[in-house]
Amino acid sequence: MNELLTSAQMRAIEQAAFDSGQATGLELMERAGQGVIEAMFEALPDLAKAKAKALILCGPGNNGGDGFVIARLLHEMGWQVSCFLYGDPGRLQPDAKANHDRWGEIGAVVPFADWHVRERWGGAVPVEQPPSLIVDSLFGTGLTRPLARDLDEALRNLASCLPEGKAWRVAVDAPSGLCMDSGRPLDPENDGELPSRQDLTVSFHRLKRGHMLGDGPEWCGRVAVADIGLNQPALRAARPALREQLSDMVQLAEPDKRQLRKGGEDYPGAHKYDYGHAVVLSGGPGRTGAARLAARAALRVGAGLVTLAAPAPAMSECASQLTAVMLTRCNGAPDLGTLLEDERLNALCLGPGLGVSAATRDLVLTALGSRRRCVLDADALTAFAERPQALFAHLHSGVVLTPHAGEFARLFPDIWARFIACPEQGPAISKIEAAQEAAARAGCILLFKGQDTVIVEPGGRVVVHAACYERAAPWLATAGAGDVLAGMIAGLMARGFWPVGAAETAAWLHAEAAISFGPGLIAEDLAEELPAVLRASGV
Ligand SMILES: NC(=O)C1=CN([C@@H]2O[C@H](COP(=O)(O)OP(=O)(O)OC[C@H]3O[C@@H](n4cnc5c(N)ncnc54)[C@H](OP(=O)(O)O)[C@@H]3O)[C@@H](O)[C@H]2O)[C@@H](O)CC1
Ligand SMILES: [K+]
Repeated sequence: MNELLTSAQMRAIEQAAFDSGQATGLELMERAGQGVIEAMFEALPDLAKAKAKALILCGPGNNGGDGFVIARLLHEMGWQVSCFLYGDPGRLQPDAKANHDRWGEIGAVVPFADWHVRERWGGAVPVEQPPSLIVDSLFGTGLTRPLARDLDEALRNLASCLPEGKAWRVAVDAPSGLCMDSGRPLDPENDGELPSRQDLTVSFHRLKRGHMLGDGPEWCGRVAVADIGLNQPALRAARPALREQLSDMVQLAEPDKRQLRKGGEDYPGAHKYDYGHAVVLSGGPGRTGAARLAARAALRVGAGLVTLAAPAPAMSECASQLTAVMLTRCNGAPDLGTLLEDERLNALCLGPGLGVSAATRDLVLTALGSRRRCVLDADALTAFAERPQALFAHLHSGVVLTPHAGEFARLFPDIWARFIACPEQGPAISKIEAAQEAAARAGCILLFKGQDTVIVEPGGRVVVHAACYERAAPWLATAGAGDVLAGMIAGLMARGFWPVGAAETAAWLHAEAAISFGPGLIAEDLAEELPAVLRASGV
């Protein structure tokens, strides 16, 4: 259940279910409607107390069909229900049409031309009793373009007549206007500001990428997944074509708890060198803090030994602040080369506080030449902004780049420009495609940071760590948090994690530490919170 689907993958699964006789469209639509009802009363318990009037906004596709099912089921529960249709009832697909007609036996369907939103709910004394629930079943996975101007205007009018807090808002599969593959609003006219935020969005079968990426979480409010009875493993096993379509399935990040453990069957009687020796390169005097944060995190995450390699003028500053982390002198690339003659030094971290300079470039190229597993972060990336190709030519599969948005833009300006251009049609390019293209160009693992962190192995695994919903970690937006993440990745690689696994586990632990610590968090706290997080995770 940790998968994030594209709209096309969801359609392929549904089609396979129809073709194999696992379910009919009508059955799925009924379960979808039922699933929304169950999910919303569970997630929004106050809704049951507000039992009164619901407004169901139905669209021209099957998302609208789900809306008609929800209308009927709410009516059966005693709700007063109004159904509005954006679209021509004569052009509805058979399943949506069947549910439209079933609802028609119960109540009216108000066509879009007769919505007159302001007249109904906007006056000082509304003509109609305002609803306590608004269900958005206009568009779901079939959205391909921005909402038409007249519909967009009607929805904005509705949002101003019934602002947040006046009525519960529940979206079926997606807030209409949001691209489900990217989490980006298809809304160039309004700079990506959709007409309204939802209190809850109910997805079917699995989450879609757009629920977790980009602005998706902001517009979805909360998410729930309704089981509509699709047996994906059985469908996948029986249908090679589906297997092919699902082969690039994106997963939500999970920590590798087995490998995080020390001792036990996997490492009986282990020595500290069995857990590797990470080296973190430090900047000069007054600029050592970032590297010290990274080094401490590498040690806390379980590297057997961690050495901070600092230039001579910064040695006393570092020595006065380090205990378990060791210290060695490194005045530049030749010193690093000498240091790396010791084969036991098996993972490196370069970038935090290193400075944007030719000396940094030389250190990076020496590190890459040693073929050690290596994290390149911050200044180690920015130092190559003028000539990214000079970096890419030396990268290898043991390297993890950890750019934030600004660093990504400097290294991959063309990909960045395409990524941020306001999308006018769907599916819009997502952070996943942007990261995949960048990783393929760079030839190494890329961890593209953000609230929606995307980790990509060229031609391989794609993992998303989304710090949203119940895993929101707003206190992670603090100076030095990125340095800690880089150190954690280096520490895990020293322990023997594959680079992509190290990035995935570190991204999860990093957010978990922030969630566990809570308000007031600063970067120093992250490493100190790791023992509690590891213990709570059963490590
Ligand atoms: N398949 C199943 O069995 C199940 C599906 N389920 C449900 O179905 C949903 C997917 O249904 P869907 O494929 O019909 O797409 P949907 O999102 O309703 O809308 C597409 C329609 O809108 C149109 N259109 C697109 N953009 C537009 C715009 N901006 N402005 C105006 N029109 C626009 C587009 O037609 P077009 O004009 O592009 O030809 C098309 O007619 C899914 O999210 C889930 O809720 C569940 O019941 C489980 C079982
Ligand atoms: K919707």
